[in-house]
Amino acid sequence: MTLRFISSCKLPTSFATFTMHGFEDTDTGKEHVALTLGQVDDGQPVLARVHSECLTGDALFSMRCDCGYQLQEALRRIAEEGRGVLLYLRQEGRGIGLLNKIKAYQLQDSGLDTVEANHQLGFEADLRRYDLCVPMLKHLGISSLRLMTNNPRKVESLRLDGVEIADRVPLTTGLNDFNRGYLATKAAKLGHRFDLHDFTLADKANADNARPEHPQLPE
Ligand SMILES: Nc1nc2c(ncn2[C@@H]2O[C@H](COP(=O)(O)OP(=O)(O)OP(=O)(O)O)[C@@H](O)[C@H]2O)c(=O)[nH]1
Ligand SMILES: [Zn+2]
Repeated sequence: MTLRFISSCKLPTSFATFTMHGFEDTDTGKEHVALTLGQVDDGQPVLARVHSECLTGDALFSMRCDCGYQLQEALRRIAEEGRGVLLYLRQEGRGIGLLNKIKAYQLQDSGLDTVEANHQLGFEADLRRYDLCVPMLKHLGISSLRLMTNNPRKVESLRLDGVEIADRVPLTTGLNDFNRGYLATKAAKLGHRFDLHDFTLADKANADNARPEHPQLPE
């Protein structure tokens, strides 16, 4: 994997005006971005989110998962602290890609859980890798993270890649009627560390409005 820094710009958002840094993985052609806020290269641990692309949750308001809620909450916390980093990695669908994720969702519509659906399609449960964070962080001058995640395997994987994780900060937000089963499967089968009771709820009005259109989704 060879990661090449391309350019930086300002990115005003409703949370804060971040600096966006663009990178290209020259092996795969994938384009990855980092958002930074404040001074992150001072050697002190940086509040961080390593977020894997979820087009449906991050951009299309899907309630099937917690990704969009986590993305917003992470940016909100970074803005509140005035300092932090988001690494946005283009490994959609835990690495199987968007179209395969749609196939996996179809299998989940007919009763399989998120792990079984991946297996049925011939994929492992999680194909993601985090080694590309190393050159991104190095470029940004970040040496240690306070990582917002519920996924201990993400922490271990980054540590094995040589990233210092000073702390793991839970990020339990966005529980709703459509992602309850998915979140339970993540805890049971993918090792995510949380209790559903820890979660803040997604917008209840939206959940109620959306419900009649998707009666088959898990309770
Ligand atoms: N294959 C597959 N991918 C999914 C599904 N639902 C969400 N994803 C992808 O899962 C990735 C997010 O992973 P999660 O397991 O939700 O979270 P995580 O990053 O491991 O852990 P956190 O840091 O706690 O959020 C994104 O790439 C999503 O596109 C699904 O049902 N099937
Ligand atoms: Zn998602």
